[in-house]
Amino acid sequence: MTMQVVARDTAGIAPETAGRPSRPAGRPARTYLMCPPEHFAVEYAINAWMDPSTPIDRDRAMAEWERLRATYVSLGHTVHLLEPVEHLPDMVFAANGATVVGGMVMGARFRHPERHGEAEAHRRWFESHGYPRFTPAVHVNEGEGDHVYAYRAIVAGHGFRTDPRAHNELHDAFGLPVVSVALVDPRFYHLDTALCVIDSFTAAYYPGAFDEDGLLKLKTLFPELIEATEEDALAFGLNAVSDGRHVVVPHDAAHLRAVLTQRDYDVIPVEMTELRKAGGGPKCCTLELRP
Ligand SMILES: CN(C)C(=N)NCCC[C@H](N)C(=O)O
Repeated sequence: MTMQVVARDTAGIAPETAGRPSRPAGRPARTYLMCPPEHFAVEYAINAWMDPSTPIDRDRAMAEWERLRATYVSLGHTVHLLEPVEHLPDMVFAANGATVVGGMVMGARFRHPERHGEAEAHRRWFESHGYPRFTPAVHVNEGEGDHVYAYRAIVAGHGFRTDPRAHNELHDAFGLPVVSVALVDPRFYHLDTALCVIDSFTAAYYPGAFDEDGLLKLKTLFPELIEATEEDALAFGLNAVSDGRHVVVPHDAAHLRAVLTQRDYDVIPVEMTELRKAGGGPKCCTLELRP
């Protein structure tokens, strides 16, 4: 079988800056899928943040998650809920369960056995909610954890979780250019801990998470790149959620919040103290269902 050649560089998707408005047109109303942290726990360690001996406060996790959900609703977004499954303590990180673009879904396949069951729960949800175009994954991919939608393309991370061979599947599923970038720092094991698309020509990123090749690709793809500090990145500041106008950002990412505010975005700080103990932030809890 011939391997499909995927757009692994940014040729042909260079930024279109000529004649752009001062702020790209917003597409504020979004639809998200979230899963309440009913069974949330840190029972195993599959990333550098997790330590099963650290106590977690599940009530606080639920309250923080609920505030995040209510924030989206107050901004006019729609939030659908995925039923949590017992013994899947990381299921609250709904963004890892699929990738959805143009009403089409690419399923996830998790690297670690502890999370394998989540892929099937997501598949069932899409099957029963009117998404007939579902592509099951062949190689490991952890959904939007490693697939960052960037309007003209999808930036796809590899190095810790997603198998780079899955990037071909991603291209086949959506017909969009896929820009592969390697992640090099285990603290930022998913792409959405190190790169956040703010609007159609702006992204924020933490340079230390990427190799030279990846940095070059990001600089080519985004007309405006905001550099986050290591402190921002460690506070999961890049695990933010933007609708192009409002940006929901972890409170502790003070520098990033200030830069975004200066650039006139409506910055909404959120606390995610408990979910951070499992290595997650607001974006991880939020799977975008792009129509
Ligand atoms: C922003 N991040 C990292 C995510 N997209 N997902 C969080 C997954 C956390 C889970 N304990 C794990 O290690 O898989």
